[in-house]
Amino acid sequence: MKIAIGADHAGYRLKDEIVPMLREMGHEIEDFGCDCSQSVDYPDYAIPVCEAVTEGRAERGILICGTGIGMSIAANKMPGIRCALVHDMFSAKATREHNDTNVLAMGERVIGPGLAQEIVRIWIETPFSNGERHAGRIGKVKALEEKYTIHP
Ligand SMILES: O=C(CO)[C@H](O)[C@H](O)[C@H](O)COP(=O)(O)O
Repeated sequence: MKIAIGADHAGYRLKDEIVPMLREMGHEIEDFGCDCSQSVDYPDYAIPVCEAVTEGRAERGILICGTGIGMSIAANKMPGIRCALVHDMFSAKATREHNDTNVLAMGERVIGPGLAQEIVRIWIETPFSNGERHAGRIGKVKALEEKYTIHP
């Protein structure tokens, strides 16, 4: 699977734990940075990762900041993105099965690398359940997005 990943200064250490694991799993990773503790702004990293997903250059995106909150807010502003902020394994599975999320957000200041790696593994490997009720609800979210998107 092609996966785009990005982090701010509060998330790059966790990103650097996740990228090798994903490569070992056989995934193709595009790493959009950042790569050091110099202060940066999370939207600047959420945008290229989400564009890679919406433009079809990546199937999934992973975003990490201090809490995961800023990244998830920014990602969910982008049409076509369904981003889940996840810090537990149950939600990692449920959000793939029920929400068909295409972007995962996590907070390096919230969880450790062991749990984060398990969350990523589950989130990557769990398919959408394709149930009629879930598809209908996602359809309503898409309609909402369409209604409030300004087309130039
Ligand atoms: O957006 C966030 C908070 O919801 C992210 O966790 C950022 O990484 C965080 O705000 C960065 O904080 P800092 O004090 O600038 O390091």
